[in-house]
Amino acid sequence: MLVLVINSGSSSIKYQVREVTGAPAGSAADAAAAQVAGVEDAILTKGLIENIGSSGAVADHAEALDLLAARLDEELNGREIDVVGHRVVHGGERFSEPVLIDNEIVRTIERLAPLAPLHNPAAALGIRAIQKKWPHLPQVAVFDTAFHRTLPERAWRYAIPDELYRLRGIRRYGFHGTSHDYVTGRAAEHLGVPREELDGVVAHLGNGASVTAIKGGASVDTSMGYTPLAGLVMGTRSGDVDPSVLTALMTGPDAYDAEQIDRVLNNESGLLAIGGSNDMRELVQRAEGGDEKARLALEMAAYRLVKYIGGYHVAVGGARVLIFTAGIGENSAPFRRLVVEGLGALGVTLDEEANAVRSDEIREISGPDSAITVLVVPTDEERAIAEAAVGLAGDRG
Ligand SMILES: Nc1ncnc2c1ncn2[C@@H]1O[C@H](COP(=O)(O)OP(=O)(O)O)[C@@H](O)[C@H]1O
Ligand SMILES: CC(=O)OP(=O)(O)O
Ligand SMILES: [Mg+2]
Repeated sequence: MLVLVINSGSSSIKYQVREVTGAPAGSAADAAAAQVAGVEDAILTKGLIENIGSSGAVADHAEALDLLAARLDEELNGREIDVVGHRVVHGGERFSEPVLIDNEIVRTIERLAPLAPLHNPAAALGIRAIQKKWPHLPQVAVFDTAFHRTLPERAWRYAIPDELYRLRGIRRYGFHGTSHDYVTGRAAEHLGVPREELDGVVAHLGNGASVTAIKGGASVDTSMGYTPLAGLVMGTRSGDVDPSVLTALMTGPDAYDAEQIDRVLNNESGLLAIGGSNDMRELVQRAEGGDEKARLALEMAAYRLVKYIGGYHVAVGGARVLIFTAGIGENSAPFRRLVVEGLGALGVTLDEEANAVRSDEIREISGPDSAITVLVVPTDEERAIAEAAVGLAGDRG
């Protein structure tokens, strides 16, 4: 089957067309397991459409879809798409599995937009644009939040009045679940242990970054919360701050409004605010050249992550594996070294040579004496989405 995988951002659409043969089951976890069961999956084409929106070169998501259709006509030599799989960031409490999209599902995704203002509206626009253009094509939504539906209540609750949860849905949801799920499956395979017996910690370090505690192969805690702003120091997001900082900003002279606060914390903070760049390569280069701001930004990001890893090590009753993934986790040996150096108290050691190797393969970077195995596992959210889409579209008959 040919699957079009779409990851809609507010001003861009990342896409891939993948050919999936074999019969993966529906969930992303099953998709990871399906690799062992001989599901073939190849990328036929991929690309990016940028500058979508009122001020950009492409007017809106409908026009972006026209552009995409024209490219696919050229790139697929007349072969037709069978199913579309979408990455949807926020699925609220409702979705613990990928779903086949109908009108009611799109409305639910739209209703959740205030909880993921950078992500959900774009996904809904993409889905609607495809419904209009190719009304017969089945579409599947795969949610970033779904994998974290196994969080115990002590982890997903905030210690605030109950009605804020009941009436307004204010709780921890967690994100990047498709990636945390996928690399957990790959790590279990690599280590030769049943997934249900794997306890560990996954650090997904991309533009957005989150860390997840894995117990018995399932998510039991995660650093992002109500929205993808919480937790680690990210490219442009602050991660955890004392909420009183917001009330301080909202009051007194030069008070900020909600939109300004949102912009400061989501777009103008993190590595960018401290180090003057959100590009890990540039920061490392500048820190090595003696730039104090860049050095501090790296130290802060690594320190925050190390504290989470220590906490989650305890939360899972002793992690046997630590997994690095996504843009920074897969590619930045200097940042991984900084993190592992901070984990000395846990008896984690690094194999410097293995850490320096550049590769697209899963690999072990811990020293032979390390108390916890450290792996670099390339993530592939698109693959997990494609296989979930085929699973569901196949079920539909
Ligand atoms: N070769 C590399 N070395 C170090 N960092 C890298 C490298 N390639 C990408 N990155 C970093 O990865 C991050 C982007 O990660 P990615 O997973 O692609 O993010 P997203 O999917 O959220 O856009 C950026 O901070 C970028 O600097
Ligand atoms: C949920 C989230 O933060 O996604 P991204 O890292 O793609 O921004
Ligand atoms: Mg990403």
